[in-house]
Amino acid sequence: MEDPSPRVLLYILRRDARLSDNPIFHAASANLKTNTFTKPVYASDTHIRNDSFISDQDVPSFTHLLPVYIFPSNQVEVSGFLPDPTMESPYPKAKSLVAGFWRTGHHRAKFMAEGAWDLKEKLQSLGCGSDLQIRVGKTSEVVENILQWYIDEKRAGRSTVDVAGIWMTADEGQEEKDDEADVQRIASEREVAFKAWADEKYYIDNRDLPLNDITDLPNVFTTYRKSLEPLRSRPRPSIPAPTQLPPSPPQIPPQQRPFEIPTSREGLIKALLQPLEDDPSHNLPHPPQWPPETKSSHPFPGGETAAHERLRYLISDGAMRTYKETRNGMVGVDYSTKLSGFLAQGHITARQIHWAMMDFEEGRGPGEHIPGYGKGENDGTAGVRFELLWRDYMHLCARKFGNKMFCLNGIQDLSKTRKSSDVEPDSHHEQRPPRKRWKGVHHTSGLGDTPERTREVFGRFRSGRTGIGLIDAANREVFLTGYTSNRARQNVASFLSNSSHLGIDWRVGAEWYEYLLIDYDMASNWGNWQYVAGVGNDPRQGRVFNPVKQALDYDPQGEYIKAWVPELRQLPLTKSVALNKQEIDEQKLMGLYQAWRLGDWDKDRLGLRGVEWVEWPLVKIQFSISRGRGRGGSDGRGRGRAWRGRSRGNDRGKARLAVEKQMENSQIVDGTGG
Ligand SMILES: Cc1cc2nc3c(=O)[nH]c(=O)nc-3n(C[C@H](O)[C@H](O)[C@H](O)COP(=O)(O)OP(=O)(O)OC[C@H]3O[C@@H](n4cnc5c(N)ncnc54)[C@H](O)[C@@H]3O)c2cc1C
Repeated sequence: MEDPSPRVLLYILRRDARLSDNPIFHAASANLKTNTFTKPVYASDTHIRNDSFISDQDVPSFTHLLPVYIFPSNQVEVSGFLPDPTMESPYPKAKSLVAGFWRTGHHRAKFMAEGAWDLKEKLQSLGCGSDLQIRVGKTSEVVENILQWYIDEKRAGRSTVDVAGIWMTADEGQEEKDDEADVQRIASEREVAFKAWADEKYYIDNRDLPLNDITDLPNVFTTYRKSLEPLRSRPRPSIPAPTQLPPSPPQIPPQQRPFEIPTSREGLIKALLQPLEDDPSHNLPHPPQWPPETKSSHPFPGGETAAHERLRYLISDGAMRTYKETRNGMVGVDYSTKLSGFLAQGHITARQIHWAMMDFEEGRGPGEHIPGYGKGENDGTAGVRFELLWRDYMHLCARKFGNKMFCLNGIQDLSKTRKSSDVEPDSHHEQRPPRKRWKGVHHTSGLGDTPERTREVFGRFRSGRTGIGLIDAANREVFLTGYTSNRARQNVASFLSNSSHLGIDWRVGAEWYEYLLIDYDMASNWGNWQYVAGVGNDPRQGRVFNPVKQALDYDPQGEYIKAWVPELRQLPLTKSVALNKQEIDEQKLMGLYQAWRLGDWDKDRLGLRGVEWVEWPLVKIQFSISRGRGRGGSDGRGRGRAWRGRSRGNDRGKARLAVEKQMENSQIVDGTGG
């Protein structure tokens, strides 16, 4: 009997670039094995779920699988894929709406490329003829081109291939949802089956949410969390990686012209980075430079393989167990998991992290030499679960509040109706607090600011030259590595947006982070920026981080600031108080936290006399430590010290940029995620 014509299932990949715990690959593999689909079976004593959980009516009959990973041209600049640099891209530049930054910078572009390539190699290594195709362009156009190419080839008698169906994983972002709707329309016009699968990379599966409707989501995280405790019992089993998949079709449509897809991982990275290299300094007169001997806290390549290596290491080296004590750290690789980038790109799922921790807790797998092995949940693993739920919650908020809250369309909607610097606050609460105003990079906010001056200040902020040590270290670190700790992010976001400090439109900060972060994730980034800027669903509106007090609590030896602000490295922070007895010199420490407080002798010695960020900081925070009043940091590290603080702007000695308010009256707090 003659072989039937090839029937292709097209799988469009976006933020689900992994083979394991991937329902779509799993279903494609199950189809290959049995040609039938079974209802879910959950074995209570195992985390391996061997089911497809879809009904056979959902599954078109197919003989081949064509997985296609797309770099979407609205989010990732794709002009580097043009064969000739003099050619024009048919797409607008992938730049942000408010400040015009590239939307995906080199740190994340590389990480994404590594992730896609890792999956490509994984598929090839199955040895069943499977492979990943990489494409660039507008998602719906890529899909349309593939469908049309098969139709044209068949009409011309060069192929017998039919496309039987299109599957993709749904996403929360408005742009992604628009793409899904477009792909669905294109599929239906050609009578091709379409299915958007639920995204399963979260801690708690959509099907298990304690909500009848997303509008029932509590506006306060703690309320949501309490409704789900104990968190450890919540995740569904993960799905094993398939060992066999249907092969790629005999003919594969090429990348639509004018673009060309490189044939190596290095070529792919080069094409993604090339357009970004036109202006690596971002018009900054003093872009951050890599400090000698400082190492990145996030040295990991992208991809499922690296994600699972990192997870195994965290368990077997004990870092997962000590997470609760170290999570507020800022220096080194292991104070926190560094799994966020992998999670954001779908290289790993939250429930895979949960099950790896569960194995440790129940005495299976790696980590047998680590205290707590086989002894149930510990503070560290509970802490990680807590944070993974924050991530879920940010996504659910994005779903609940949609355009109004996070997405770029939301910004567009808002900017149509009012000035970009004048954003509606707190759309969550029925009783609205007074409108907030921010200094804009294009318009004056009416607070006596000018956009030119705001841009200049924002430039110094981005360069790590504000004069506030913690903020400068964090901004240099994120610029150079694409990563900075949660503690640093909270301080930076508060410093930029809060009227007690720079008071600049928080959205330009969120866009700058979108550009830089390896782990950028729409809901987590925009949600956290809003939260810190006081326009999200934080029940304690108006919290302000005092970056000097925060440095005292979380960088008490100045290790972090010295790592990223090398100009201050030679500042001695200890003094002799008795024979062979040294103690921290608090005056010098204050000079490290704000270099304007250094004495002339130190400034001269460090070569900092006349340096802008030392002599003319953007903000001066009046802050002193006195002993014995017992008002320490939240983790007890500052115990025994009391602080008094007030910050004052210093616009080269003229207009004040910020801070009329006594910092003592502000809430200095831990912020999101704990
Ligand atoms: C202004 C600002 C912007 C941020 N932007 C992003 C972003 O674009 N992408 C992103 O993943 N996180 C973002 N975060 C949250 C948090 O800072 C990072 O998730 C965390 O620093 C990543 O490092 P880690 O993986 O070592 O985290 P860990 O401390 O090890 O936490 C484990 C995981 O929990 C999740 N998580 C932890 N804290 C949060 C949080 N506050 N919100 C949401 N998820 C959390 C992450 O997935 C993380 O990988 C932002 C926070 C702030 C204050």
